Amino acid sequence: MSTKEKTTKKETVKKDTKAAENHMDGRYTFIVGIFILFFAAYLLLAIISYFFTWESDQSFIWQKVFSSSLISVDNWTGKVGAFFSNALVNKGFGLSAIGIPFILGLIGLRVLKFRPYPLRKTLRTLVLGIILSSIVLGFAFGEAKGIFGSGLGGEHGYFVSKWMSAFIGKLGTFFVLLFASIIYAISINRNTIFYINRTMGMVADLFRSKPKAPVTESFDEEEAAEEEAVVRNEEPAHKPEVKDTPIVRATETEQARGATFTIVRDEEEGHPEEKEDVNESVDFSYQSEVEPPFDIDEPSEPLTPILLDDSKVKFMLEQTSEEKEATEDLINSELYDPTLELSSYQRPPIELLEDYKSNFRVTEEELIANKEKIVNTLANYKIQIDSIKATTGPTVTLYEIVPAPGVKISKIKNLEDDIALSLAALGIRIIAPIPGKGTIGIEVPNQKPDMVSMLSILKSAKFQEAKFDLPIGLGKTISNENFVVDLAKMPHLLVAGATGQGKSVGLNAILTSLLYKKHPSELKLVMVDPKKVELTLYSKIERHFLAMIPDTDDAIITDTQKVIYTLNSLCIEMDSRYDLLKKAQVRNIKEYNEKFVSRRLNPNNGHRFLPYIVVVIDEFADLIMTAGREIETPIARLAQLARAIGIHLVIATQRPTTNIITGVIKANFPARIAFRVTSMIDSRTILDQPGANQLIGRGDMLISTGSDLTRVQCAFVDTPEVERITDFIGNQRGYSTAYLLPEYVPEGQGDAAANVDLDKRDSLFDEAARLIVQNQQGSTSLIQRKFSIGYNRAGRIVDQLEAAGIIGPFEGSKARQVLIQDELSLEHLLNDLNNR
Ligand SMILES: Nc1ncnc2c1ncn2[C@@H]1O[C@H](COP(=O)(O)OP(=O)(O)OP(=O)(O)O)[C@@H](O)[C@H]1O
Repeated sequence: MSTKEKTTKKETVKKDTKAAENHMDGRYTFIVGIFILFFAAYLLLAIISYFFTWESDQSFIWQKVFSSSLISVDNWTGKVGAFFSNALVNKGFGLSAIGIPFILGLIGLRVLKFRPYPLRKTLRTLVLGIILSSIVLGFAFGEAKGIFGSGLGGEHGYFVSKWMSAFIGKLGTFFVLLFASIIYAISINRNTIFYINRTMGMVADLFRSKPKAPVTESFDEEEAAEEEAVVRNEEPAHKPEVKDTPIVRATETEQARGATFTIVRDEEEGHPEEKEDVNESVDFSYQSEVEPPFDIDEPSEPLTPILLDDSKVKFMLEQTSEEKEATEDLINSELYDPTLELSSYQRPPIELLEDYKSNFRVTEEELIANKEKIVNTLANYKIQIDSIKATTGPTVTLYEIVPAPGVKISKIKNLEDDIALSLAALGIRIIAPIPGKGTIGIEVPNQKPDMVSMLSILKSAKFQEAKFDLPIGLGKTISNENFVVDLAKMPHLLVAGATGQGKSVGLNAILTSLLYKKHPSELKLVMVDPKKVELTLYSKIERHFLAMIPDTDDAIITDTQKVIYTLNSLCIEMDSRYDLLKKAQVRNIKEYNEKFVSRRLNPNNGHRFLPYIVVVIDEFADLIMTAGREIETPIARLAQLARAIGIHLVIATQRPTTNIITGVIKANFPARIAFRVTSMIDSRTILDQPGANQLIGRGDMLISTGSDLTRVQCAFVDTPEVERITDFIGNQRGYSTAYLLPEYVPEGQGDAAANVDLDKRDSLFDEAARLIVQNQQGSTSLIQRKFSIGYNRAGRIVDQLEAAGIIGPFEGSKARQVLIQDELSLEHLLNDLNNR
């Protein structure tokens, strides 16, 4: 056999042995892991059993137990289990010893390469918990020959608490232990502070003067009076004119006014006499979230017809049920769920928001008057209607008309101006027909609009329980439903409206929703504010939530040139995210992050957790006017492609004209919000239909999501509220810088390496070169991460590496090519450089 063949054979044998060793290594760790897990389970059973059998197993002399087969133990896990549990519970930590098997279990899982929890943090928490709770139990219930042999805290708890009491007295020990317990609880869950504050508040309340007893009696009286009224009204002698009505009720107020309309309960709806009524008169109903002006026995009943005697028009009440509010626990658990990257981060508490309580209510007089006007106007044009139903929203009431058979819809639609004139109100909108319903809608503004507070939206169960990726609470619909949508699904948003109609408040509502729901590690905001005033408040959260391009002073971008750079940088980020998705073989950011979180993607291969990026541009018109295509092109690219990789755009403009909202932009923004605009043409530009010109302003808006058009009253969030939220976030520990987007080098300016002086190399140059060659990856972020240095320094090193011929030139979204293939050649090159 030739020497060459011999060597190859030897190498093959070596390789095989190594492979076998590796294989054995894997088997070995598996066996060890399983053993630890089984032992943990055994120990857990032994300890649990000890809690029940300790008394009978107490009296043994342990040496004899093992040597004599005559002695038997009661513990379910036999002598060994009894021995261990006695050592851990009685001689050790008492009740708290139950934590020890869990520690072992965690270690076992780690050996098996499962990582259900962060090992070090959980171990620290468990060990400290065991020690502390054992002392607390020892202090409270420890006694020699007590339960478990030496009390609930075991010998450890008993003796340590005794020693402490001898040192600082019982009272001192009590306070020290209380203090330690509070610190421990806070370190586990920051909500503890909130609960402590709340408890103290409740205790303080107890000492405050008690409020006057609630006026239940008067309420009862009122109810009794109403009950009486019912009885009275049922007697034909009192109300001969409504004899035909099955059950008639009236509230005190109605009686006082001498109002004659009444409520008929649902059961009576099928009554034959009532059916006759329907034929003769127009059926009218109204839907309200506000307290109804008349008494209703079962508010959950959807429809309660009311008879108006004078006009013989039947009136029905549709009660919209109050939207469910999330329980306090839910709110808090949702709001305070810090993630590991910035584990101390606390989400802003809901209390920072103002509770705008308004007393404006739509009166029934207003509703009936409007109904009369609508019916009369239509009657003037010989349009017969079957019924009208009213639904009161915060600012607008929707009157839904069911036209009589044979009435042309277009006929009603054409009367828009006439109805508006007869109602003497601005902002009337006719929806003919209402999609999905066989009715025609007439939206009439309320005389006194109600304000929708951001607080009411954010604390609603709908928002708190929303499982959306980027939930935004925008306001309330006409039927008082909270309008919460997922920005990630929209996937971009165009906001337009004339000046002063509520755009900035709308943007603040979007941003506030996101800040309330997201952790800084999950969301980054790019803020563009050419007006320089609207978004400045958010600069306080720069190191938590903002993203910017390297070498910028201010994370809120006001300069057009910087906007162009940032948008292009976002395109680079988009391309690199697509590369990462491709490498990870996933289709979108959600799957990618799930895979990354479950540690199935290696950070050394460039993988990283991808936060959502929301780009907010407050005045888009200014940018398009000054930079035109330079702005439009990257925006269109991002809008077309960025959805899957978690970049979403929210663009606002007060000039909704076709030269600003171009066809390209429009085509890529299916979701649009229109606040009030001045002309129908503007409305068509934004929504492709009229309507926005008929809004009443102050947050009244139309939201179009492709096919649907919804009228929503925007939630109001005032500047001081935003300030409180940004202060709250800004005052917490943040990242060292804002999230850095990739560097964008405009064409023709990418020759930074040409100006590099290789005699003034960075002290980390050699190390960085070795890192790049070893990994065969020319990335600035790799250098940044490995050496924990800032982006600027890493960027300078990369320029030097390029000048030295170790890596290739900048190639946009791709990583630079590594020109040196092996470490030996690199060492030669470094030697040459050092000996120059
Ligand atoms: N949702 C709302 N509820 C109640 N009032 C509102 C609402 N939105 C806006 N307003 C009122 O309208 C005023 C103007 O709103 P905002 O500043 O948002 O308008 P804008 O469209 O951003 O104006 P500009 O384009 O000039 O900045 C607010 O100060 C507030 O009084």
